Amino acid sequence: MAKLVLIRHGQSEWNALNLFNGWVDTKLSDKGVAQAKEAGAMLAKEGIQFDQAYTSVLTRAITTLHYALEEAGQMFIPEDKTWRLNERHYGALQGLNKADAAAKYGDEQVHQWRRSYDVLPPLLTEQTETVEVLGKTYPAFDRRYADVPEGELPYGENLKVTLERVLPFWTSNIEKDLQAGKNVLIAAHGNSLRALVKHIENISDDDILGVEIANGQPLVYDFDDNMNVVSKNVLENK
Ligand SMILES: O=C(O)[C@@H](CO)OP(=O)(O)O
Repeated sequence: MAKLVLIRHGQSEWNALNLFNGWVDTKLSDKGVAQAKEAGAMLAKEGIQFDQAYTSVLTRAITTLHYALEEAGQMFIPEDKTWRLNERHYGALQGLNKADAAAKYGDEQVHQWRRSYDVLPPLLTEQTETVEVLGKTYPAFDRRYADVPEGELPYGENLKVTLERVLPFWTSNIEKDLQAGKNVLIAAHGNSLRALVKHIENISDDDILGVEIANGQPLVYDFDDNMNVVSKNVLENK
């Protein structure tokens, strides 16, 4: 039996500002740091001993992993970072305010962009190394993506495409670790985790619309030796 814990990063600066974040590399807000530490404290209380950690190549997820592991006293475990666990790329919506977008395009359209399985957001026309939003410069397509195969860097993704690029990493690393009886911790993002949860729980394309993952709230799965989920537990701060 092995455990898989999924944590969405704590609140980011752009979550706090209600901006579409996607692959733009933003940091945790002060609240986000507190949420990441709380997540680690909850894991410590559960007494889970991790063997392996995975995260994306985005600062908000990496920082969340580190705060959580520090709080849980397990900073020593191996960790790997992959672009495959990145947030869904929000295309040309990145940096826009979600309420402004709803006022302009309508609530239903924005809901489809945010939560549907297969509706693509408006796509980027070019992939720049940095982006400027509200007078600040943020890293975007920089050298961290140098080893991504030609043609695989997205201009904008729906959940379906996100799942398609998360799955190879699930199969090559996460599933293998769990099958070997290792306890795995993943710190990632709202939509890359929705994609994983859809796969793990076999959720339909329609039902995934209603699935939300809160910042910093650990989801704990127990798997049997045949990789069936035997329990799922959302940890709460009591
Ligand atoms: O902005 C984003 O990248 C994501 C997660 O923060 O937003 P949403 O919840 O709208 O998919």
